[in-house]
Amino acid sequence: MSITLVGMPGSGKTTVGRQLARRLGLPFFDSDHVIEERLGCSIREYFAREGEASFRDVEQQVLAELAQGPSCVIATGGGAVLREANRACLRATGQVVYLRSSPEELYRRLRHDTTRPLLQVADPMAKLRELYEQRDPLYREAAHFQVETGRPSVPRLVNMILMQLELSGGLPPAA
Ligand SMILES: Nc1ncnc2c1ncn2[C@@H]1O[C@H](COP(=O)(O)OP(=O)(O)O)[C@@H](O)[C@H]1O
Ligand SMILES: O=C(O)C1=C[C@@H](OP(=O)(O)O)[C@@H](O)[C@H](O)C1
Ligand SMILES: [Mg+2]
Repeated sequence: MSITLVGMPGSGKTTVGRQLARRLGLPFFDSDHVIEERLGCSIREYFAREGEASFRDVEQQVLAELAQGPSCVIATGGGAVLREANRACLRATGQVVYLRSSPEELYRRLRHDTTRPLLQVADPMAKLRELYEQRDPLYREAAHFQVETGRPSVPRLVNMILMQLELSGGLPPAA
């Protein structure tokens, strides 16, 4: 039984996921970090060298491995929901939480960030809007519930998620 965070780049999956895992006393895995360790290079470098489709294959493999492993908190990459196989596998093995953020909020957080290859374009705001339109329905489909990330601090978001997990009976036995 795992808890998986999905959402747009910059929605806080890595930051919130790490603190959520600490509060639950569970191991934390960020699929992007697992991928980088496996590939021996940054995701940005891999995108540039091998392309997005190849990255998605590695991502699918890593997500399947994490979902099948012992109870943990998983922060996914923003595009994890693009493949139906990922949505199904993450939903089947635990609770999936959608961290929803507006494109404007994401832009404020990421405008100086150079590590996200899909946003290294002339107009990152337009790209965020496009990605949001495409993905918001997929995040909703993948998730058991969603949390609005606009205002709350990270500790407050963790509390909100813990409350929702308790309500849905989705807290792992170890917690
Ligand atoms: N709830 C929040 N409020 C304010 N800033 C946040 C919040 N969650 C994340 N951040 C900041 O936004 C940036 C992106 O967060 P990150 O966890 O890397 O997102 P993701 O893994 O979803 O791409 C980081 O600088 C992080 O500190
Ligand atoms: O949105 C995406 O398609 C991606 C988001 C990234 O993760 P974050 O959501 O943590 O930025 C990372 O997996 C890769 O750059 C692709
Ligand atoms: Mg992340």
